[in-house]
Amino acid sequence: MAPLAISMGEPAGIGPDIILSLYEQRAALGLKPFVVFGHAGFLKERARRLGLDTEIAAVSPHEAEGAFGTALPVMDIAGDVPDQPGRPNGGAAPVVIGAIEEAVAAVTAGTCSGLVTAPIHKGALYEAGFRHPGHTEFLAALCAENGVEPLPVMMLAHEDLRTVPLTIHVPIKDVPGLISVELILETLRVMDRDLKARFGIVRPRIAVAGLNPHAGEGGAIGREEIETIIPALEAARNEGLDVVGPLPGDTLFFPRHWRQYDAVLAMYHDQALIPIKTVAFDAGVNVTLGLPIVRTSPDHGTAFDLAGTGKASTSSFLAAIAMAHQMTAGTP
Ligand SMILES: NC(=O)c1ccc[n+]([C@@H]2O[C@H](COP(=O)([O-])OP(=O)(O)OC[C@H]3O[C@@H](n4cnc5c(N)ncnc54)[C@H](O)[C@@H]3O)[C@@H](O)[C@H]2O)c1
Ligand SMILES: N[C@H](C(=O)O)[C@H](O)COP(=O)(O)O
Repeated sequence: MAPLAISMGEPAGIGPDIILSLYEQRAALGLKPFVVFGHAGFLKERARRLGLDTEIAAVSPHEAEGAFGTALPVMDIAGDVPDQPGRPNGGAAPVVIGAIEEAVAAVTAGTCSGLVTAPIHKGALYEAGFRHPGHTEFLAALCAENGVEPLPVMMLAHEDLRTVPLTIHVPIKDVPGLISVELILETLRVMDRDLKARFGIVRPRIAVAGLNPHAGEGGAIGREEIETIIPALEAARNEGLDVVGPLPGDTLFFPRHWRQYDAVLAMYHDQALIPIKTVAFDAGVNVTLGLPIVRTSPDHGTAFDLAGTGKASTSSFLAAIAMAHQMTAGTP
């Protein structure tokens, strides 16, 4: 099977530390070969800072498996990447972005099986002219066919708890205006399709949260439920989807409640991500549904306070690798 591609992420953050640490533990963890898309010289510097004697091999994805036993395979992206933990430098942005682009191209071409992304620092990339809110939307743009982008759907997952934010990296004041019947319906279709195809759930049962307190209390505390969410759910049921809601967001996430569902569609970023990061910050995985490729990521960010110290937990990243393998099982 082709190796997983791992994009290096923000060099000032903990992504490179975790990749190096996992590589050094590859035998104990039983890790299958992967290839890092990033800057080979920088990774050597960071390894040295962490007290690791990691060999780095600049290779193509085809050569990764052969190299993996003795050296960390790196698909080298040319550029200027200083080793400055905790201090992002916009000059590294072309390498950070190029690593993601090249990794997606390798997965699309079949030389890599799937993509695991290390965290990026969105602020540093925006300053360098990056125009996408995050990986999720950038990956959709990279996967466009004939100019048409798929709808990318962010899902955070830990064991049986899976949550999807309908709206993602947008100001909270814009959320009500972005909620539409079409967006809810298309997001539910993507969830239903990928929970079946990528997670083996025969008939996904999806709960949908309301936007307002108490899901609007019959219209007394907001009308988005009545005017938009309920019509979208009716349309989804007419297509045969098993959807329930809108349910009040505050009581949806106690275990006896969410365990009745295979996934929850929430209306905005924090409504979906707080439950996962509260119960499973160390093991949650961010997975993008709706793409023709498999992409997972740890649920945490760049953690500048820990970069270069060797103290970052590797467990969420490891869970992201495991999920990417599960999702790509059976592909050549
Ligand atoms: N997939 C991604 O690219 C991704 C995901 C989330 C956040 N981010 C970005 O990361 C940056 C920082 O975001 P933030 O501060 O909100 O979240 P963060 O996850 O980086 O940090 C939040 C807290 O959790 C701790 N933490 C994070 N990862 C840890 C680990 N592996 N082990 C131990 N402790 C850990 C940090 O030290 C910090 O105290 C932002 O620019 C954000 O956009 C990127
Ligand atoms: N919203 C995600 C989180 O907080 O975990 C994160 O920012 C990642 O987003 P992308 O995968 O789109 O970069």
